Amino acid sequence: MVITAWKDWSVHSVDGTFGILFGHRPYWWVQETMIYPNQSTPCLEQFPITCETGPGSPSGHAMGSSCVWYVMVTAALSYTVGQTNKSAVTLYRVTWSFLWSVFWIIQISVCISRVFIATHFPHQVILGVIAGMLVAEAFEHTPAIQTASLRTYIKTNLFLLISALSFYLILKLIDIDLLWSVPKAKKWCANPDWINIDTTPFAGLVRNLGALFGLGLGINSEMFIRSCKGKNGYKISFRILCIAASLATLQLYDFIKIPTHTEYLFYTLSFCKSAAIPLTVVALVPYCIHLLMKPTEKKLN
Ligand SMILES: O=P(O)(O)OC[C@H]1O[C@@H](O)[C@H](O)[C@@H](O)[C@@H]1O
Repeated sequence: MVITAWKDWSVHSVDGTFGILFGHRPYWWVQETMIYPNQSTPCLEQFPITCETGPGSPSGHAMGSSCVWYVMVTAALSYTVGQTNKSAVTLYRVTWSFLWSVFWIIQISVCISRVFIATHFPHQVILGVIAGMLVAEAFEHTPAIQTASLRTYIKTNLFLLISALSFYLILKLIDIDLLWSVPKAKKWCANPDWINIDTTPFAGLVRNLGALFGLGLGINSEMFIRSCKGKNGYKISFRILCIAASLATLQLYDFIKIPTHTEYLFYTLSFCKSAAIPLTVVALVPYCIHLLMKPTEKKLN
């Protein structure tokens, strides 16, 4: 049904469904467009995760998924590259095909699910995947992220916050509301309980600022320097333990539910939670593993 609505959109609409920050979502677009005469509006089923409140183009989920998986796949492949003997070349080809197949299966699944629940038109998820890969590619070639000082991280955070707020206010002055999509979502969502403050553009901004700040704090912390930058940082066993412990610890964050009744409290706690996640993965977990490995090393000596 979304595909049918999409075809109708592509034939009739020039109203910005495509535009970044202004893309409509199918679940409200079908209700508001004038192209369906007398009760012929397609009936799009909604689900608890349909009622996203931000603009639909490009898809944030598709972008996040392709970005993260792109980084993981290219990082894994870089381990096998550079060897020239025949069996290493064959191993590289097999690994390459396997990892990229997994990558595309995951991206296609994400895209189909976003379209199926009527949050996106197909072109919006395709744009999301492409945008995510471009972001990953750009940041992979920016090694300064791993070495920047906390001061640089804080400055970047302030710059992003001020520029986003200024952009919002300037557009507001000329009568363009960047939060135009929130009332539409509230109006057309089948169940008011499915509207989540988590999905608003400001919530996304606060989460990203928190994550950036937490990362800056993490890589500039004594805990990170002593664990990851020390001797242990090069050991495979240390890395595997860090990955396993981080994955386990991150599950605990899912249990922390942020109260949504007061907006300022929600944004503040959301910032803290987002900062705590990279801080845990980059500094706290490696440092604990480092401390645990120390006594074992002493015994062996
Ligand atoms: O555009 P989509 O796929 O519906 O995803 C929206 C989500 O995109 C994420 O990137 C944002 O962090 C979330 O706040 C937002 O809810």
